[in-house]
Amino acid sequence: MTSSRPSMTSSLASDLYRRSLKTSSWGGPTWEKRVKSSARIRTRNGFCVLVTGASGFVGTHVSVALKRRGDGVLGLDNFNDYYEPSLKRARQALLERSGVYVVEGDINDVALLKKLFELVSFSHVMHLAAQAGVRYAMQNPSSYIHSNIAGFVSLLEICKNANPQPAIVWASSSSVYGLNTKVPFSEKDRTDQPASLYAATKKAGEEIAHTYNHIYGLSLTGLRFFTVYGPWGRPDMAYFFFTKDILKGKPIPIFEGANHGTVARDFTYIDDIVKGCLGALDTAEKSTGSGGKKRGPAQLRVFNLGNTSPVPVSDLVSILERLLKVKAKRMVMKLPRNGDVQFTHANISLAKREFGYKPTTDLQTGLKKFVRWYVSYYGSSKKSDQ
Ligand SMILES: NC(=O)c1ccc[n+]([C@@H]2O[C@H](COP(=O)([O-])OP(=O)(O)OC[C@H]3O[C@@H](n4cnc5c(N)ncnc54)[C@H](O)[C@@H]3O)[C@@H](O)[C@H]2O)c1
Ligand SMILES: O=C(O)[C@H]1O[C@H](OP(=O)(O)OP(=O)(O)OC[C@H]2O[C@@H](n3ccc(=O)[nH]c3=O)[C@H](O)[C@@H]2O)[C@H](O)[C@@H](O)[C@H]1O
Repeated sequence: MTSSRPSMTSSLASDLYRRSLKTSSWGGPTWEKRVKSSARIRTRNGFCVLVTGASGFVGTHVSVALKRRGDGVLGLDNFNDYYEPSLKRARQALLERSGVYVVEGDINDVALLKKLFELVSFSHVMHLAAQAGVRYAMQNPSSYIHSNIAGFVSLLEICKNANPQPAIVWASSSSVYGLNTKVPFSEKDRTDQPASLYAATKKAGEEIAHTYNHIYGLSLTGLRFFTVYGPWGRPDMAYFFFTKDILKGKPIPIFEGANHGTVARDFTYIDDIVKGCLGALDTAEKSTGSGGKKRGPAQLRVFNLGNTSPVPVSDLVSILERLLKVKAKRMVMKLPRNGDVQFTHANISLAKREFGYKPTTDLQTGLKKFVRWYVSYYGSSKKSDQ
C-alpha cells in the first residue's frame, strides 16, 4: 500500500523506496459514491477542492475548515510512514467525522488522478502533499524528488488537461530563503541559496509553477509557510519531540549559531495558517486554459505566511517547561550543517494586502493549545513512538 521510512542512502535503497510506494486498490461503485458524496458542494460559492496531503497536519486542519463552511472537499493521501501512520489514521477518523473522505493513493498515480478528475469537477486544488522536514533529506533524498518534484509535476499535468482547469494553491516553504540574511524575508528577496534538499525541491516547485502558468494558463499560488505548529502536529518537528522528550526526562539538543548566535524561528500557529490558505483560495482567479491549451494570461502568486515574530528556540523550550511543569535537560550544541538555517522572519505585508492575512496567536498561547492536545492524545506518561 504505502511507503516505508527507510533510513538509507544508496541508489538501491532509493529503488526499493520507489517500489514500496505502490498505492492501495481503488475504484468500484462504493468507492466512486464516497468520492462523489464527499466532493458535493453545499454552499453557493461553488468551491469543490481536492486537498492533497489531507491526512497530514496542515491538510487535516484545512480540509475540516473548508468542509465546515460548506465547500466540497475530497482528500488524497498516501499515508506513508515518514512519521507514525497511526497519527495520520487518527486524523483521517477526524476527517471522516467531518464528512471528508480521504482517498488512499499517491500523487504520482496518474490513473488514480485521472479517475478522480473524471468523477469530480474540481474548482480548486489545495496541494499540501509533500515530503516535509529539512533534516531527513540527508537520510532519504529520493523521497523528496518523488513527492515534491515528480509528484507535483504529475498533479500539474492532470490539472492542465482538466476541463475546466482548477486553480491551484500549494505549499512552498520559508526554507526557500535558505542562506539569505536580509530580514524580514520578503517575497522579493533572493531564494537561490537553499540550505537543504527539501528547500531546493520547494524552490524547484516554484519554478515549475511558473512554467505551467506560462505555457498552460494554470492559476497558481504558492504559500511559503513558516514553521507551523499546533494540535495534531508533526512528530518530526522540534516543538513536538521536545515535548515528548521533556516529559520522558530525555536530554534535548538545542542548536545555537556560531559565537553563541541565536537560532530562532517565526513559529506560526496552525489556525493562522488555515486562514491564510482559505484567503489564498478565495482570491485565486480561475485558470485560463482548458484541455491543455492556454487561452489567456493567468494568475501566478507567491506569499509568505508567517507570524512576523521570531522566537529563539531556547525560549520555545522555556515555554514548554512552564506548560509541562517539567525542567528540560538542555544539551546546547553548535548548529550542525544538516539543512537547518539559523533564523527565519516573515514579512507578511503582501498576504495582508491581498487577502487580509493577520496572524493572531502568539507562541505561548499556541503552545498551550498544543500541549493540551498532546496530553489528551498521548497522555502525560504514554509518549509518541516517533
Ligand atoms: N508544517 C510546517 O512547518 C511546514 C512549513 C513549510 C511548508 N510546509 C509544507 O506544507 C505542506 C503540509 O505540511 P505538513 O506539516 O502538514 O506535513 P505532513 O507530512 O503532516 O503532511 C503531508 C502529507 O502528505 C502525504 N504525502 C506525502 N507524499 C505524498 C505523495 N507522494 N502522495 C500522496 N500523499 C503524500 C503524507 O502522507 C502526509 O500526510 C507540505 O507541503 C510541507 O512541505 C510545512
Ligand atoms: O518553515 C519551513 O519551511 C520549515 O518548517 C519546519 O522546519 P524547521 O523550521 O526547521 O522546524 P523544526 O524542524 O521543528 O525546527 C525548529 C527549530 O528547532 C531547532 N532544532 C531542531 C531540532 C533539534 O534537535 N534541535 C533544535 O534546536 C531547529 O534548528 C529550528 O531552529 C518544517 O519541519 C519544514 O518542513 C519546513 O517546511
